[in-house]
Amino acid sequence: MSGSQLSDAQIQLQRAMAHLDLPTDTRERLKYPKAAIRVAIPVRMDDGSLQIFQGYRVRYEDTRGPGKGGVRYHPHVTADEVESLAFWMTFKCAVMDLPFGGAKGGITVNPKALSVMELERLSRGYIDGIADFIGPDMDILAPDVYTNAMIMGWMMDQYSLIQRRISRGVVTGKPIAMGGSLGRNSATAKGAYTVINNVLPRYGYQPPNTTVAIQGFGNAGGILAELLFRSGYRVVAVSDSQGGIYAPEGLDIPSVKQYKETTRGLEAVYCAGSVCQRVDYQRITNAELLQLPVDVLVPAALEKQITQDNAAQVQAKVIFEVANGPITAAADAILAQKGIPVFPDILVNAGGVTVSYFEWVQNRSGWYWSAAEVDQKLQERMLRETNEIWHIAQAKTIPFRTAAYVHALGRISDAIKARGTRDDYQGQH
Ligand SMILES: NC(=O)C1=CN([C@@H]2O[C@H](COP(=O)(O)OP(=O)(O)OC[C@H]3O[C@@H](n4cnc5c(N)ncnc54)[C@H](O)[C@@H]3O)[C@@H](O)[C@H]2O)C=CC1
Ligand SMILES: O=C(O)CCC(=O)C(=O)O
Repeated sequence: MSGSQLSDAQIQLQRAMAHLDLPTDTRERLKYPKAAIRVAIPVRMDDGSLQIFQGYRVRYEDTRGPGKGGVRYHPHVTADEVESLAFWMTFKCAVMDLPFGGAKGGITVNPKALSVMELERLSRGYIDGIADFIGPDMDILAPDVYTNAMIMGWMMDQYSLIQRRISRGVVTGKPIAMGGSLGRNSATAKGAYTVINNVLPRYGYQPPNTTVAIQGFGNAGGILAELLFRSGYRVVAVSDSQGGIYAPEGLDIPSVKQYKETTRGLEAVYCAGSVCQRVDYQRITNAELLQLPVDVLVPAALEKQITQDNAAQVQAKVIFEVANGPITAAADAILAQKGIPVFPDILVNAGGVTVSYFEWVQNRSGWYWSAAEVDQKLQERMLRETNEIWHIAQAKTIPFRTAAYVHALGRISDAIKARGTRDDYQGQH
């Protein structure tokens, strides 16, 4: 892929714009991120040395409401990556009809190399750097790759210290004891599960006969693997950053998870109580996982996994994007030629930000919901927007990704138009 990740992402938008008669104002506003901040974060390391880390926060578009999006800690985080993630958040929030614009943040760091105390100083330092740029009515943070509830708790606490008042609504995905919502931890996976389980029967797939490969075994991919396994799907392959495991007869996902949680290693095991035994399997690379002969492929790790270099080798029958941006624009075209439907990130992984919205609402009202209430509201919204996108795709004979952007663009454009566009001023000076 040549060019930036953001310009590649914008090709997805242009494909949708071709199906809409949009005002020039809307097209122009969506070309560039609205605001971006880059901060150098000084962190006193445990050995007494000082290290400076680069942190970013980008707000792409906020006509529909405050910016919303996660914070990523990863050694490969760049300004371009954060911009494209903020771009996708803009359309994801609109797909789900949440009163938010899109934002994202990140720090270029390998968090696995830091002690817990260093991680806390880094997280608090990040908030010190971006405090004027965020807020419950301006830009609201959340977890993403290699960040979690503990880190969100530090961030909320640091922001509250700076403001000299408790400000729960500035961060979602917090620990429950600090105002987090029940159900946020599993929300991304549950939302994806709802879409997958709703869509697959439309293609004639039923759980016991359906094989699934999942790339990424973290908050999103790991919990989704378990939900699919418990519903009877045959999850035959999973992977983490070190590579994957493949067992054509199916993996016992709760055992694989238990083993990974205790040893950090990904192995095909069957556990009875605390005793785990290896079962037959093949060790595969992440690249091999993407080319397995499975019914369903779920990229749930990072961007740019399926590109023009490997898209032709994909054998899956249906793809659900749980990661943000795992398929490049060129690969999308190849998959479409092969007749492989792709259900896009801005729908499939939107359960996380949807429950983040529920958390923000609960923080602002001070009225906390039961887990069952959160799950039910999440499921209703996921099904409603999945059906809308399905119908747009059928009516216009366009791919599901394009349909999702068409759906989101309608809502964003309405908000932009409501503020007055050039057409309103025609003939007036
Ligand atoms: N956590 C959330 O609420 C949401 C996450 N997402 C997206 O889902 C994806 C995964 O995020 P989380 O599960 O939250 O992160 P996580 O930090 O919980 O897990 C990441 C997983 O990806 C694996 N991984 C890292 N590098 C890899 C590589 N090069 N190849 C294969 N696997 C690799 C890690 O080993 C780990 O299993 C990301 O694209 C994220 O933006 C999207 C919406 C919400
Ligand atoms: O929960 C949120 O606010 C956003 C999660 C996120 O970063 C994402 O959906 O990619």
